[in-house]
Amino acid sequence: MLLRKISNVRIPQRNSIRSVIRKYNNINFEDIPEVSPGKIKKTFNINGLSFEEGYTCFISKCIICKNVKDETKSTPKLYINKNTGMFMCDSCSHCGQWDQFLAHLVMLKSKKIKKKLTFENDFQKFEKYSEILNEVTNQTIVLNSLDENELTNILSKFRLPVISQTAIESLDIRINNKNTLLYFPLENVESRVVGYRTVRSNNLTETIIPDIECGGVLTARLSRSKDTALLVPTIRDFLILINKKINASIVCLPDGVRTLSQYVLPSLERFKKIILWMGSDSVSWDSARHFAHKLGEKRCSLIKPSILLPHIQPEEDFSSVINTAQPVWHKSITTFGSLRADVLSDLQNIDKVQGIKWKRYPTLNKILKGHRRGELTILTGPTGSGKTTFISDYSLDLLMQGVNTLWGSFEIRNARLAKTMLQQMAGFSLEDNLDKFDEMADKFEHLPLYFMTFHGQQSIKVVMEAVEHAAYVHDIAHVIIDNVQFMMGTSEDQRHMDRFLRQDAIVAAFRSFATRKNCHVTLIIHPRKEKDDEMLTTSSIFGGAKASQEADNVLIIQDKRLSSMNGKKYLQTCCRLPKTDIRVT
Ligand SMILES: Nc1ncnc2c1ncn2[C@@H]1O[C@H](COP(=O)(O)OP(=O)(O)OP(=O)(O)O)[C@@H](O)[C@H]1O
Repeated sequence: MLLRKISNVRIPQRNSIRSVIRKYNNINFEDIPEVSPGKIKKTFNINGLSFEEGYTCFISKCIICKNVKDETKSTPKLYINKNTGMFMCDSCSHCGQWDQFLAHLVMLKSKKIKKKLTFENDFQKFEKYSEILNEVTNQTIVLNSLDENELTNILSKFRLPVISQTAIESLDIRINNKNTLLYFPLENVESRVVGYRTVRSNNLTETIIPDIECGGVLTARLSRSKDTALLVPTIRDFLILINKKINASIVCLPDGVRTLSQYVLPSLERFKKIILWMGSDSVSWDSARHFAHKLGEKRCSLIKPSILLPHIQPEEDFSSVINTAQPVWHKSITTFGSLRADVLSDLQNIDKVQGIKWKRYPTLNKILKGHRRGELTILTGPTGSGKTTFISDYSLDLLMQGVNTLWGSFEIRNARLAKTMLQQMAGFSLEDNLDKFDEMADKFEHLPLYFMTFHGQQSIKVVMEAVEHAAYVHDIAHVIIDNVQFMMGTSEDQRHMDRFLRQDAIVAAFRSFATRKNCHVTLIIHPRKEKDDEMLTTSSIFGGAKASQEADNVLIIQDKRLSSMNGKKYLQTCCRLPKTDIRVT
């Protein structure tokens, strides 16, 4: 089973890319105005290679295509993500990490390479999906080869809005021979098909082929030239809008509100203004704001959640709806105007703004109301009391509702944790039903679940780098660290520092991350040794009072079975909400 891992590759932070560019150009970045719509983009130079700063990427001429035989006609562009340093060229389909790219640049300059650069060997080609795409192309019929009636029947079978023939032509939609799956092409910056968004006839579910790293978007060629893009999450919304006279390029994201892969960002680099219309529930509203942050807030506007998506409320006058879009970025964000949509959304979605409800822990919903982005939860309990087992089930419950999750399991191996979660998802003994393993494993594999590959002691700095990277690249909404003790460090210089003060510093670091990235963080912390007959309290966890204020929710597994006859094991919440004891299932 494929475990999506966040390899602990060194993630060059944006400043390291900027510091390299500054070094080669001795310019002060502060002089470069952030790229704002319509402004000429600043260009600078490294080793003779000129870069311009885009909204989400640094853009340069591709040094790899230059070395690849079949040079394309247009000057192929290399896009370097400003946050992760990942680079990609849509022309020669190479991609890789910033360190590799920089190493080649330096070698280019030093002329050490006598023979042609060996990019093909060093950089992976993200065309590894070409066989999947060829398979789709071979097994499907192009819709615009059918006559009007056949076309109308097919679209009605998929309960999709009827669209004009010209729109069909510009979309190159395909259908499989069994007439059960529609394929909408996802194109990259070079307008090459790099994937498909599919709609299934029986349940209208939409998925992407080959997978969430697909770097393409669905746009109608007939509106491609516009400077403004209107991003929508589903095919149905897209088809309704492309039929309307809207002064924007309609773009359907490859993976809806779930995630916005960094490979997609270059395809949206050309738009000076981006309007996001993601939907009305709190998950969609959170995603809209998260995506706007990723796309560059200065060019993004949001349509407020009170306006229902076109496929829910089709008869809207869309042009006036689009004019109501609120810019995300405000010079003085304290003005109520920029907060108005949030407040209204909270009032309208009061049940959702309380967060995502657990399906397996109804009592927890009563007390915590739900699981909310941007909060910090601490879980503690005696050794062997079931902290990992409980949080594994607690996080699985949220995962199955689409909460992108990153696990940092420093104590037990990822495979053992995955086995526990798979078992909890199955709900029956997999050992005794091995014939059902593949079915459950395939279902589990589609969950938005990522694992850090750290084990044993790790410095908080290295862990934080990986967490920040994952939050950006995989739009993580929930990070779990099991457990904090593994970041307490063993080096001499830390040993003298009081253990609890070190721990408080780690809690403070994750507190700041949770707020900045609007991501929920759950930290498992081992408590101070207490006498068996004593209850654990918040002072069993935190060194100072300040740290105990950092947490929004504190959960304690109290296990009194050993210290008293009718002792029980239960979960106690002692946080901003009143103290309450609930039974651990
Ligand atoms: N609710 C439960 N019902 C039955 N067994 C459980 C339950 N919770 C945990 N266990 C078992 O108890 C053992 C310890 O569980 P777990 O590792 O989750 O505890 P822990 O508190 O995380 O331990 P540690 O403090 O060492 O990290 C495991 O073998 C697990 O399968």
